[in-house]
Amino acid sequence: MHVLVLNPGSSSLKYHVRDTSVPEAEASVQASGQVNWAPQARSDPSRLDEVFNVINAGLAKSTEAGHIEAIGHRVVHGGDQFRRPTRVTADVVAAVERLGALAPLHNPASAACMRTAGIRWPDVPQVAVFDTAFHASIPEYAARYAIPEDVYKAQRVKRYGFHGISVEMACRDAAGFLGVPGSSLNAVVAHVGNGASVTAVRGGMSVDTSMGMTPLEGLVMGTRSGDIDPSIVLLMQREGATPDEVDEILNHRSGMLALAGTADMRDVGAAVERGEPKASLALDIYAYRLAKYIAAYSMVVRRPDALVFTGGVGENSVAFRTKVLSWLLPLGLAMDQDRNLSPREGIRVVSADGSSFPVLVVPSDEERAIAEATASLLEEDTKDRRGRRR
Ligand SMILES: Nc1ncnc2c1ncn2[C@@H]1O[C@H](COP(=O)(O)OP(=O)(O)O)[C@@H](O)[C@H]1O
Ligand SMILES: CC(=O)OP(=O)(O)O
Ligand SMILES: [Mg+2]
Repeated sequence: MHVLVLNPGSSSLKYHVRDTSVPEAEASVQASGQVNWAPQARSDPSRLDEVFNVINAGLAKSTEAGHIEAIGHRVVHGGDQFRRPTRVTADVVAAVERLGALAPLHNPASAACMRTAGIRWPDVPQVAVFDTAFHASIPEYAARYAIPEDVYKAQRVKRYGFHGISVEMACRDAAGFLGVPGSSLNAVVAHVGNGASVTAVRGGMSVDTSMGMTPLEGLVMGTRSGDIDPSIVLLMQREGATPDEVDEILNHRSGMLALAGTADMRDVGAAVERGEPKASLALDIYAYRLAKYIAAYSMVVRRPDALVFTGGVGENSVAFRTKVLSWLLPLGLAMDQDRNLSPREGIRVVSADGSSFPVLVVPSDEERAIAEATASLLEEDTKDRRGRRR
């Protein structure tokens, strides 16, 4: 099936056309591109229409790519309501929009994309695939915050977790690589890109993850603070900051941008090599936070089959992986520097043979996961309809 995948991020909209009948990830890409957008463009219909003109021009370059049979959307927040890929209807668009209160950088854009795509391609079925769905298996003792019941109930304030589309796919790829059945895989998966999170996977299912009610909790990220004492928010408010200003500070002006002066780990790495102490401290803080989570989650999953690095930083930054692993020596994890330095593409082992469990680098491919989930839901629907007619 030819699926147009729309992945609206905080700073860009990525689009792909994937042919799900082609099993090789790279060969399945028939068109791809990225449109950068300012915050106001994300849910403004006329601006979004311009973005879709750019996508259309990209699709027009090839006849295969121009022939779209389905549209798959990455939706960051599905709340408690959406635990599996879901056919897009007017009710689904409205629900995704309502959940925008919990994911203001992502959900309004997804809802707007669904509406615009429905106008552009009225006969093409659309499917929403949720980042939160893979984490629906997290037990209540890991998902709940110790806050009063009325606060919890007002907005279902609990840990949802994100990056599930990427983590689930990385688990499938890692299980295949290791020769372990997917349903028995135990792993700690670090998705480290601009946004970053780490997930404990036991028996192929998510049992804990570092992001919480929103994608702000947990690790230090490009521009997000990750875990902080909530009293810091109160302090900022007492100093006069409005909720929007606090949001701006913690989501957009914190993380590596605040610590190192840049959110791009390539620049941080270069500054560390030049011997800049600020960059070096920033990398230490970034790696140390992740190492603490990995150590804790290694206990949570009990016997990990692997530690998996994925996402732009996890896949590409040798200095980052080295720093993280240096904290994890007591777990018996050992890096092989030649393997770590190797620029080889695809899934690979970067740990030494004597490591207590292997450390893998697995390329993240959210678009492939979304295309496959979209095709399989629609194919199931078609089978069901045929079955009912018989
Ligand atoms: N060669 C590299 N070395 C270090 N970091 C890299 C490299 N290539 C990409 N990155 C980092 O990956 C980040 C983007 O990761 P990605 O997973 O694409 O993020 P997102 O999808 O969250 O925007 C960039 O901000 C950059 O810091
Ligand atoms: C959920 C999230 O943080 O996504 P991204 O890493 O794409 O910003
Ligand atoms: Mg991403």
